[in-house]
Amino acid sequence: MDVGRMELRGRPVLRELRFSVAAGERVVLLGVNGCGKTTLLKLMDGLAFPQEGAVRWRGRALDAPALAGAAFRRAFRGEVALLFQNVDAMLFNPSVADEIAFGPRQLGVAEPEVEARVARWAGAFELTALLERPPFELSGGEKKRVAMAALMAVGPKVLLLDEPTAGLDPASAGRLVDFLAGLERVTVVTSTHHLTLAEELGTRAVLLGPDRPGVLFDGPTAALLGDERALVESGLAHRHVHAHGVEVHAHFHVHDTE
Ligand SMILES: Nc1ncnc2c1ncn2[C@@H]1O[C@H](COP(=O)(O)OP(=O)(O)OP(=O)(O)O)[C@@H](O)[C@H]1O
Repeated sequence: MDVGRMELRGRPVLRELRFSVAAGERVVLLGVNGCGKTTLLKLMDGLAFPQEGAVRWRGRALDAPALAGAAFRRAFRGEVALLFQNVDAMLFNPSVADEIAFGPRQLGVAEPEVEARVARWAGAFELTALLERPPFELSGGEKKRVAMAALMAVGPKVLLLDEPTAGLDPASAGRLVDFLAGLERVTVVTSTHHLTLAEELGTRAVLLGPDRPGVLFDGPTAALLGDERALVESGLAHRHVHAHGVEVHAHFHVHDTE
């Protein structure tokens, strides 16, 4: 993507942002609240478009005219799936089973195969006992698992995950991280502001700054975690200064709370 300028309601959100993701990469997208992670994932999912610049998918412009074409839209939506930060925005079917079946049905998958996918992904995300329940009455963590199962049922090659572990208990977050780590031949771009999960979520880290344009860091996640300057500049870590009597010392501190 090559985004010169992205505004929402006249407010600049992203500027001078250039990077690309290769097939099979695991990228963790990091930055403080409001730095533009969600907006970036929406750009990559063709749900928003920059005022200046372009987003490309397989070398083709991902813009409104391209997505208006049925063949392109079908190919793109069949390959690229976005997990919304607020999963309530994704769940609208009367039952969990219908929710998981929705994507494959939209893509014209035959009914016996739809049913097989529902069973497979309900099993993978421990939803089998919940298949007849309406999604809106589930817990936050259960809803997130339903949304993940619904995405996986489409058989995406690219997963865009917006804070997938937010609101999950530690065991559920761990199971999701393990699930993602076990996926083969899937490109995964995951946003988080949890540095403790960054290395598990992506071997490559892309760090957005709080208000300066461009990418503050793009490289191996392990290298970012050792780059105190970039972490402090991004706002994901800061220096505490303490006075103990006459002695003053500063130490590096990573923010990692929900
Ligand atoms: N629909 C909108 N209209 C106007 N401004 C918006 C809109 N959506 C987002 N913004 C603004 O764009 C900026 C980036 O928002 P975005 O949701 O992409 O950040 P984020 O990095 O995902 O934050 P968080 O970690 O809090 O989820 C914020 O300042 C936000 O207020």
